[in-house]
Amino acid sequence: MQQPNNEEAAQLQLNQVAVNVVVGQSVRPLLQNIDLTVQPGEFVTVLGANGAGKSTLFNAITSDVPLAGGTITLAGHDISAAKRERRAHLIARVFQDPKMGTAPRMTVAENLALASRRGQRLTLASRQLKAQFSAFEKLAAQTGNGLEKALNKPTEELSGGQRQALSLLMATMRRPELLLLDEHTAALDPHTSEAIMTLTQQIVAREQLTCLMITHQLEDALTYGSRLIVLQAGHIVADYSGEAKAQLTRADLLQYFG
Ligand SMILES: Nc1ncnc2c1ncn2[C@@H]1O[C@H](COP(=O)(O)OP(=O)(O)OP(=O)(O)O)[C@@H](O)[C@H]1O
Repeated sequence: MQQPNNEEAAQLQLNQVAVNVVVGQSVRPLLQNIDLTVQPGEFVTVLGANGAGKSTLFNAITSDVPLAGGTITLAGHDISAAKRERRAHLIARVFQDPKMGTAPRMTVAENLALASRRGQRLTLASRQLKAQFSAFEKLAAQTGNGLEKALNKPTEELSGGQRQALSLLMATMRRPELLLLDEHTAALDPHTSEAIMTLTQQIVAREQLTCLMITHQLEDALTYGSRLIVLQAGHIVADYSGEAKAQLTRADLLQYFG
């Protein structure tokens, strides 16, 4: 029987990806020889000390920094040389800062309406907004933090937790080929952070999303996701999945933060 081709089935494939930065007269490598194959529906937590290259890895995938070498394929498309807008169509990213994901002066409903039309002509006809309102109420109710009662509020009036929940809903309401979570709970208190992680887990599982999540919370890295990778000085130095990830402990992970 023919074996399935791992690379063909992959949702995300990084092949020998390199990113450099020019500092004065010298070229400094930020990412080196990154090979990473992520299958559809895999939820990968990304760990590493400050400056290890985690955000640069995300920036390389989203085309926010140019590649010095290598290729990136997403859902069968070679996106190595794709324009940023093209990648934005395929990839959703939630940042650490709750202010980054939403338009502050626009209401929650208006933000959701725009996200529902990502990649299409952006219009905000009040007729359309009304038609979507009850769907937005239902969507927002799943956050468990009262967002559904704030649909007519500008997002700048929301709490950090509500705003981050909204960012997550907006990032996923049109199913992305890849969801990037960039320390998306780091600015929240422990209770709110846990609630956002529970919501994240529910959405990723329900929509069977392929997801990479940067975190500094070892507990979250152990609890969530089906796979865990560790970056050190621009290299992937560890990759655990299945039983190996299930067996990991805090102490195992701490060794990477010497
Ligand atoms: N535009 C740039 N110019 C110079 N150095 C940069 C640039 N962008 C990133 N770096 C450096 O590259 C290294 C990796 O940065 P990166 O932000 O990817 O790390 P990180 O693992 O996400 O760190 P943190 O956990 O602190 O967010 C760091 O040493 C950083 O200072």
